Amino acid sequence: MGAGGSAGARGRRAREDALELARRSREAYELAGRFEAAAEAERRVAATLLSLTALGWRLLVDRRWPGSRSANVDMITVGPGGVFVIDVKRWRDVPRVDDGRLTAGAQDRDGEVRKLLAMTRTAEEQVAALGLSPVAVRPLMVFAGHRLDTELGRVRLLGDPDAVNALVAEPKRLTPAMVRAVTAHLEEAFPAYETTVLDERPRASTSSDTEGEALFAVEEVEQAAMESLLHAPIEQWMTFLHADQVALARRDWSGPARISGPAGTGKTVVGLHRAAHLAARGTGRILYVTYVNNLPRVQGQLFRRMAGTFADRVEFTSLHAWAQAFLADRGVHVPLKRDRAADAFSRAWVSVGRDSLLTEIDPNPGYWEEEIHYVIKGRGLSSLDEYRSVARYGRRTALQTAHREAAWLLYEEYEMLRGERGVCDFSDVLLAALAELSERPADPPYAAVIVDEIQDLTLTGVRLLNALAGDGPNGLLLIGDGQQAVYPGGFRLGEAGIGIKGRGAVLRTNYRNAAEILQTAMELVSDDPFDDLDGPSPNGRRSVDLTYHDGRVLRVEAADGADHDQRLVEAIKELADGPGAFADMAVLCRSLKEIGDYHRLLTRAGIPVLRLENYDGRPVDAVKLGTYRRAKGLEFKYVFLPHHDADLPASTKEAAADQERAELARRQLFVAMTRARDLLWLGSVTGTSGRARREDRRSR
Ligand SMILES: Nc1ncnc2c1ncn2[C@@H]1O[C@H](COP(=O)(O)OP(=O)(O)OP(=O)(O)O)[C@@H](O)[C@H]1O
Repeated sequence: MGAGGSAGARGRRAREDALELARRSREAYELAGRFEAAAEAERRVAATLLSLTALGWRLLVDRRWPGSRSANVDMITVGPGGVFVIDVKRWRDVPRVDDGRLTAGAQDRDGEVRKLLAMTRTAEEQVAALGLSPVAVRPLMVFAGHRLDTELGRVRLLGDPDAVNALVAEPKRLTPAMVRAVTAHLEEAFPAYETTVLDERPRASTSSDTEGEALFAVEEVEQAAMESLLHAPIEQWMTFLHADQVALARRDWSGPARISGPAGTGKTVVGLHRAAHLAARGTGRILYVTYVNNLPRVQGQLFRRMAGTFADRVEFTSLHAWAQAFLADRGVHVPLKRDRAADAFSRAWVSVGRDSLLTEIDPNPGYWEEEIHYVIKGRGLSSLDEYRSVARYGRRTALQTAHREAAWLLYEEYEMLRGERGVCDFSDVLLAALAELSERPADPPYAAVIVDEIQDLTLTGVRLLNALAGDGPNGLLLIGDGQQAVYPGGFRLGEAGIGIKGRGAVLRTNYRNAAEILQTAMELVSDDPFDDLDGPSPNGRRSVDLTYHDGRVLRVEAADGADHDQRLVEAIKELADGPGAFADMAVLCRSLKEIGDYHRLLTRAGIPVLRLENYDGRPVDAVKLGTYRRAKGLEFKYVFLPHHDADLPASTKEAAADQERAELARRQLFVAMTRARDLLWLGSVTGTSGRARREDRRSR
């Protein structure tokens, strides 16, 4: 249930708010009259905004603009909906927004927009020290005597009768304590003029020339109050960040930059705020890219709630979806057919792989398919000579020259069979997009490219994004964590021609996981080395600060599969203690086959299920179900991992390829575990059937 309770209660509350505002508006009008030199227009606007004090808003009037000798800021209002820097306009001509320009009576008024934006930036800088993100600070022009509600970039343009409705309708961002703290800070930063005395204590109302004339329509305000109550509450991180996070989101970088840090340390949060900051500063488009397909939908949804004003300026997409759309736009036909490409690989394996020396290293064709996609094509290698000497970052199994030659033969066979079928794989899409982009740059270019989960990209993918963003100031931001790599790629940024010297930042405070959950997850990978774009890390032990909150790890050791599944269903039902309770749960599995099994199991048990591929971040009262890989970047209050240990090897004395596979399996499990905020349910089968199942898996 959203803020505000039932529909009836919300309606009552909206009505009460509207009536209280109307009552206050009379007093406010009197009060605003004492504002020196108050022209009627300013008085009405001040009165309108002052009445909002009834709903927890504060108003600063006629303040000095720090850094300027004589300029003033008409008003700043701070309330549950955020901070608004206000310029009041008394224009006879009707203000118009046409083609991104503000005009009145055929006169260009863009200079005034620029000035208001500059004042807003000053306010942003001031409150950044408190951790308030720029997304909560907005420029607002109020036009006395006109009716208007529109936007010009990030500037909101409102007629004075529309101002109250618009502010009341804003989703709730700041608590009363935050409103007090931010107001106190701004009062100091934007000092009052000596001559301005505005006592905010309401006085008993006296007769006035506006007797009987309402400053706004009660019904409209009631409607606006209702709108605000219907918005999903704005989460704290969408408005307030740690001061280090705000600094990163606002930093000026002279070239490509990188943000890293262990799981749950707010990397994506900074990336989203950075996108909003860049959108506020410029007019160009911003591309926010990840590797996983459904994550862009979730991130786009979060961004719309956080900084809706810029939603149409930031494109959220997966790398492959972007590359396919780009090629289609350029008229380049790349027939992506995964199944037919996979079939070509199977045949290539049968003809030149399965009886070759590759099986000495790993008899599993999957290993070699990955070698082709992540190493050979993933790095855009074009000759055996290159492949002979290339460093295979991210792959721990050493290959002798003879093995490399055999792998290259397999690659050539695969390419021939794929070509015969006239189909392409994912790597071809990226290679074609890179070639196309090298011929002709993107038009219009992106002002900035932000890449999340960079550790999962191949070198070709990163080269593509670098070509798209260029190496100009604030152009390319790479966000990621090598410890969470769930694909066997690997590269150094230098290989992609990207230099980030002096432009790297590491986040260290985990905001997501309860301590016990994070500890359990960290223990799993603490001995595993990992590769982190600018160099290897000898083990997985990392220093992380915790923001302690309650939570637990629940280990369930079942006698057999049926017992295990029954206990899973019971645990889910036990936690589902009210409407909407399923929305915060996720069951994450190791394979698509397991997903099918658990979909059936949960549905039969009467538990609503939503597959992660259909999830866009909006609350749905259903348990989310997906693979570990699909859960990347997401988080849930309760996470259930059935048969979580079935892929983990019992012994550490394994061949190199097995060790590599085991490390990857641990990293994937680590990612799944760190999706849990409050409860991590770890299911395993310890009876003979469980062991048999594990052994069976290992022998495959
Ligand atoms: N300043 C903050 N205050 C409160 N909560 C925060 C803050 N920053 C981040 N969070 C919370 O931490 C969670 C994790 O953040 P985020 O998803 O950005 O981390 P991440 O480093 O990208 O994680 P991962 O690498 O595991 O995907 C967010 O969903 C948010 O709830």
